[in-house]
Amino acid sequence: MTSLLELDSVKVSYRVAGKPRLVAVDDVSLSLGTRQVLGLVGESGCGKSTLARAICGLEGLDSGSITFDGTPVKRLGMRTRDRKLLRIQMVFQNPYASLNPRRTIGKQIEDGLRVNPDRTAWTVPDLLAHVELDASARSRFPHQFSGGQRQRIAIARAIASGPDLLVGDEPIASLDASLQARVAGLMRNLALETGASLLFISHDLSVVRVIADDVAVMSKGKIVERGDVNEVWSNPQQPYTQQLLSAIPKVDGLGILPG
Ligand SMILES: Nc1ncnc2c1ncn2[C@@H]1O[C@H](COP(=O)(O)OP(=O)(O)OP(=O)(O)O)[C@@H](O)[C@H]1O
Repeated sequence: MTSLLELDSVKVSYRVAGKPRLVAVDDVSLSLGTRQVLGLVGESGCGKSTLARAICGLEGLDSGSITFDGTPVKRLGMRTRDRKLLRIQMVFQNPYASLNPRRTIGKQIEDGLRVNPDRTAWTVPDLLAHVELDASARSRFPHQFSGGQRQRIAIARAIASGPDLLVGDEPIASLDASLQARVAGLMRNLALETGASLLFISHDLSVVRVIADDVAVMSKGKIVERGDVNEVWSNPQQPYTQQLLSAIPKVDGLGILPG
């Protein structure tokens, strides 16, 4: 499989006043193929968001390298407009972080379509239909939608620009349990349908199991296990993964039983 994203010994740390630097991502090596869905799981604070931000050029690296489609990912400065990075789109936990509250949904999706290298690819109504919204949504503003609808709009906005990699940083964490699997599945389907790969970050292995091909388990800044999601689910090798699995309720919001 051709590798779209390659992380080699990536380290990211933060300055904390009066203390040694906090190492959030510690020597992470990871690869993601084209049209592959990789789930990244781990408990709160283990470094998932930092890693996602580094992949998108929003955090500088202390050491190591990140290569996207053969080109090193550089940190985005305030004025940098690296068109290559438009090929990586991020969907955040809070959809307001990816949507402009003052622009209509239609205008925001058009902004994305304008930079899509394949201009014939989509129309606004097409994209809205793909995220199960009526075409009339285009003339409305983000605050006029529910949380789940807003997150679907954020996904449509991200897909509009034709990314090769979609990164979801806990994109379903703020949604009702009943909506989580649906929105996660929609993200997988749209990414694959448009030829993109998906890095789906969640603290919930039971959701990741439903939509990912592979899973990487992160603990204290390091990837402790990586493999086919069903294999990791049924036969976890590392004590930390076993612990994550045993913490999943017998019947969770998705009605899934481990094992
Ligand atoms: N800007 C920052 N300055 C200092 N420390 C930070 C900063 N951002 C994150 N951290 C710290 O880095 C570590 C990793 O945080 P990160 O947000 O990457 O974890 P996470 O796994 O995404 O957590 P969550 O699931 O709660 O979002 C944490 O200890 C966090 O407190």
